[in-house]
Amino acid sequence: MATPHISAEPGDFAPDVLMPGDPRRATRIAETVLEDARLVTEVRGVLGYTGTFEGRPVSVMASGMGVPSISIYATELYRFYGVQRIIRIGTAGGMARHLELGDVVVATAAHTDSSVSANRIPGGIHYSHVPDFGLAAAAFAAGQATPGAGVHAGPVLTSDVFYADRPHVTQALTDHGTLAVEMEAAGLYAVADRERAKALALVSISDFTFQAAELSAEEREQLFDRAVQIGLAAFAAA
Ligand SMILES: O=P(O)(O)O[C@H]1O[C@H](CO)[C@@H](O)[C@H]1O
Ligand SMILES: O=c1cc[nH]c(=O)[nH]1
Repeated sequence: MATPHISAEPGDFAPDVLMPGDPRRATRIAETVLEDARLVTEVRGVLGYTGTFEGRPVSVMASGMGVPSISIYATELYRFYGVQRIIRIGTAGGMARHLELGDVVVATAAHTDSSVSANRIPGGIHYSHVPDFGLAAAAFAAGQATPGAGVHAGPVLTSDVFYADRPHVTQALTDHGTLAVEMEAAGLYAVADRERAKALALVSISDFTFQAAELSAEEREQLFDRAVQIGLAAFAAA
């Protein structure tokens, strides 16, 4: 029973799904972290695999970029494939000045300029996009127990605009404690609420909104691997 965007059969996905943005990262996780991973969907090149990690079934599937894209894939996974928990593993631009490159942010809330939740919930409501508390707490604890860069818990901005030129918006959000900017967490959290399912976004700081900074390709992979390990530990503990 394929959906419009996923070609897998019922039972092909594990209840727990790691969701990077980039399909190549999904392949890398499947090949280097999971055991016995097999490709279960590749519609539009958005690759999904299912294997095991330390004996537990786990799937990994890309989300693409932006709230509409992750909303489609998350809805279809929760609604039609029995998926119960999705952890987004992504990158984000650091907004708070105490963050360092490679730090991991457990997104305990996601503010957004996306119209998707406003379209879902009429009446001028400013919807609160929040993760599953158990997953967030487990990820934060796992991050603190994992050697390496810092782990922070706090709000992110999920923006529809990558090339934004609005320093006053960034400043106001930073003044109100926002840690980082990315493009999917709020969409994932709203879909999880609607589908009575669980979700979390774990983002690694790859650059900053307030200064130039570069990571080598190798450093990007290493920081990304750390977030993957934290996500897998959260699945096991929560
Ligand atoms: O690294 P990923 O997970 O793709 O996340 C970030 O990178 C993309 C923008 O370059 C957006 O999808 C943003 O959320
Ligand atoms: O969405 C994103 C991701 C990384 N860095 C940014 O500035 N924005």
